[in-house]
Amino acid sequence: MISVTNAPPKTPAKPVFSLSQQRLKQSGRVVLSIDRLEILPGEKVALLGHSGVGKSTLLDVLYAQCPKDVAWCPQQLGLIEPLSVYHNVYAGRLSRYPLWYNLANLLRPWPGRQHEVTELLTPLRLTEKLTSKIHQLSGGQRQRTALARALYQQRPTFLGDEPTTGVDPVQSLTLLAHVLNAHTTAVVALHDAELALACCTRIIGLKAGSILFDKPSQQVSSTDLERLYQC
Ligand SMILES: Nc1ncnc2c1ncn2[C@@H]1O[C@H](COP(=O)(O)OP(=O)(O)OP(=O)(O)O)[C@@H](O)[C@H]1O
Repeated sequence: MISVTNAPPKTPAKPVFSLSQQRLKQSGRVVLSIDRLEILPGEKVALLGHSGVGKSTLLDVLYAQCPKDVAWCPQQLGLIEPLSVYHNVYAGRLSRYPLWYNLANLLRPWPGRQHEVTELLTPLRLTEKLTSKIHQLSGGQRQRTALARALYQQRPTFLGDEPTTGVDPVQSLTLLAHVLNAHTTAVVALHDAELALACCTRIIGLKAGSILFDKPSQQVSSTDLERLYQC
């Protein structure tokens, strides 16, 4: 005889981000209208769509919902040009330490922190650039420095605006997978649909001011992508 125990009712996970009936604006103009959008813990979401459709605008709104939980990698990387890669990555944790500790680190890196940053830079293939200044880096190296700074924050959620721009296609795949694996939940704006399908669990296609489709990656068809990018 099979014994059946009543499983406790599953409580649905609380969304990490939630939007309802929102009109996202830039300079007073509605860029995106979103009836409902929820991002659940564990989801790795890609935002796809033409340039100017509103991907960055949406990421900004999501970031504003819980900035303290988010490792944020914006399109303008926000790196400090005269400082080294080490100091830029360390900047990801400035708020964790007192001012005196941060100032002392600026003059002479704390060995423990330097060790942590060096380890973090290894999979990003940036170790040899630890002491290089930002203005001495290539575009792809700058991008990877910004990703290292986000990773160093050790936050549960990652938001990235074209986080692998400037990185070659093979490295982009490894790099994005690495960043997504390091966070429980992630939303990334991408221009490379193939990369999105390879790395993300859910794809949101934005077109003409609204969501054209929102599906698990496995269900996204070539027709969906053609409709998305058709002018
Ligand atoms: N600061 C701003 N002031 C006024 N309009 C803006 C501003 N930032 C963006 N916009 C406009 O809002 C719309 C959406 O821009 P957004 O940057 O969100 O698009 P995107 O999909 O991220 O583009 P891309 O793929 O080129 O980065 C665009 O029409 C853009 O011109």
